[in-house]
Amino acid sequence: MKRQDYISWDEYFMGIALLSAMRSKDNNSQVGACIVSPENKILSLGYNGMPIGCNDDDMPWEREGSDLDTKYMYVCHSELNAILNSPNHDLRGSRMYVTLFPCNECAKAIIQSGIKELIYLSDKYHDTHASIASRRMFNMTGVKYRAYQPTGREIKLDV
Ligand SMILES: Nc1ccn([C@H]2C[C@H](O)[C@@H](COP(=O)(O)O)O2)c(=O)n1
Ligand SMILES: [Zn+2]
Repeated sequence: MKRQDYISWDEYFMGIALLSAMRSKDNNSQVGACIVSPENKILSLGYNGMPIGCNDDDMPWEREGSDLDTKYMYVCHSELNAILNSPNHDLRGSRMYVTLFPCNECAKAIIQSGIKELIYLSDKYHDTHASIASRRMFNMTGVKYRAYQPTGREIKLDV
């Protein structure tokens, strides 16, 4: 008889998104994204970080202050990184696992790249204009979105 307690596709891909998030240097929100084909093959991964060539140690990571001195002007979101990290893949019909619900800018990139389903973990910015605009665009364009249903399973990396 086959093993019964194997992890589901959702656990697998959200787990990989969470692991990707651990690469982030952001001290407040570490976000990871994993794009998957309809055949459950991983097409791309991303996490929030500074653009290639911008030295993490020289960039601001602050949330507040004058615009130019905050991370918001510079950091590339995990969803956009995942999309851009996969220039040779056709993302049409794929789904994205992301550890934080996308902002409006990432929502535009998700829609334009043809991703059809979004599975998210945290929705901590649910009431912000960015999230409201994302939902508005997803609803209009038929991009499905659903919250990840935690299984309570603990997955430990002890290496
Ligand atoms: N869906 C999202 C939303 C945000 N991010 C990034 C951008 C920042 O690095 C961080 C948010 O920082 P906070 O305002 O929570 O201090 O997360 C992303 O990658 N994807
Ligand atoms: Zn974003």
